[in-house]
Amino acid sequence: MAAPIKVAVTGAAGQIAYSLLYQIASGAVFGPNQPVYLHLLDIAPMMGVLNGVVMELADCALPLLAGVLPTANPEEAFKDVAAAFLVGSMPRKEGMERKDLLSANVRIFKEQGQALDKVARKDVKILVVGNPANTNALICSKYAPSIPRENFTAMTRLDHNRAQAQLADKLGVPVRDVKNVIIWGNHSSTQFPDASNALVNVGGINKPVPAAVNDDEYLKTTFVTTVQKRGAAVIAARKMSSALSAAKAASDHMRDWFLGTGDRWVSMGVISDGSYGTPRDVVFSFPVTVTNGKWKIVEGLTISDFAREMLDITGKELAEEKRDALEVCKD
Ligand SMILES: NC(=O)c1ccc[n+]([C@@H]2O[C@H](COP(=O)([O-])OP(=O)(O)OC[C@H]3O[C@@H](n4cnc5c(N)ncnc54)[C@H](O)[C@@H]3O)[C@@H](O)[C@H]2O)c1
Ligand SMILES: O=C(O)CC[C@H](O)C(=O)O
Repeated sequence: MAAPIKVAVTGAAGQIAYSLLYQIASGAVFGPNQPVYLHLLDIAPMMGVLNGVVMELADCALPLLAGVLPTANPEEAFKDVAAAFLVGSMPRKEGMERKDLLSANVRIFKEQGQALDKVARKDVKILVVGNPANTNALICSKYAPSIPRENFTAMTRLDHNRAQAQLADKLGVPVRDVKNVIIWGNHSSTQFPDASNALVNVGGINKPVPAAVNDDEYLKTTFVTTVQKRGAAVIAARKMSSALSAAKAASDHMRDWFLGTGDRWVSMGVISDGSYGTPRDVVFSFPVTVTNGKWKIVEGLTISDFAREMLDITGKELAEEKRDALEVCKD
C-alpha cells in the first residue's frame, strides 16, 4: 500500500462535498491502493456542521481513509496537499445571475491562491468547482505564482458528462458507448457542447456521432441549448444547484488527471495557449488527453464556421470575466 497523500476539499460542509468526500475516501478518485488524508476547509460558522461530516466519515469505516483534518484556516488546509478540490463558494440560487457570483466568489480564490502558494506541494493538482469556475481558477493561479499554471484547472466535466448522456439517450445506447464529446469555453450558458468529433460504438465499431444521429439541426440547436441550460434547469427543479452530478464529475476529472484518460479525451478548463484561435491566458475548456499526470490539448480538429462562431462567443465572455475579476481583486 502506498503512503497516504493529503487531499484538500474546500466547502467541505456543503452539498457537493457531501457526495464528493465519500468518493474520494472510498478510492474512486485516486485508486484502490492509495490511502488519503483529508483536509477539510470551510468557514468558521460551519465548523459544527463540518464536525458532523467528520463523524459520518469515521462511521463509514473506510480502509483507505488515513485521517481527517477539519479546519477554517486555508494555510492549515492546503499544507503539503497533492490535490485540492476548490468547491467552497456561494452557489447561484433561482433568480440570481451568474455575474452576481463573480464579485462574491472571486475574492475567495485570491485568498486561497495565496495560501496554496505558501504551503501546498509545488506539484499539487488543483480543480476549481466553485463558480464562476474558469475565472476563479485563473485568479487562483495568478495569486499562486510558485505553482505551475497548468496545475490549475476548472471543472467542465459535468457539462461533458451531460453532453455524453444526452447523445447516448438520443441514440438509444448505453452512455459508455459514446465518447469524445467536447465542451469548449466557459462553464456557463455560452459554453459550446460539440458533438462533431464524438464517436458511438455500434457492435464493436466506432462510428461518427453526427452520421449516427443524422440530424444536424438537432446537434446545432436542441443538443447545444439543453446542455448549456442544464445547470439552470436543475436549479429550477431542485431549488438548489446540482450536487450529486457535480461531485461525480469532480471525481471523474481528478481521477483522469491522476490516472490518465486511456483511449478517450475529456473536457477540462485549462489555461489557454491560444489553441484554436481562443484568447490566451484565460481558463478555457478544451478536449484534452492525460498521460503521466500531464494534460495535453487535442490538436488538429477541424473547426467549422458554426463552431468558430460559438468558440468566439464563449471566449469573449471569458475575456470579459477576466477583466471584471481582476478589477474585483485589485483591493
Ligand atoms: N463547475 C461546475 O460544474 C459546478 C457544478 C455545480 C456547482 N458548482 C458550484 O460549486 C459551488 C459549491 O456548490 P454547493 O452546492 O456545494 O454549495 P453549498 O452552499 O452547499 O456549499 C458551499 C460551501 O462552501 C463554504 N464556503 C463559503 N466560503 C468559503 C470559503 N471562503 N472557504 C471555504 N469554504 C467556504 C460554505 O460555508 C458552504 O459550506 C458553487 O459555487 C456552485 O455554483 C459548480
Ligand atoms: O449556476 C448555474 O447556472 C449552474 C450551477 C452549476 O454550475 C451547474 O452547472 O449545475
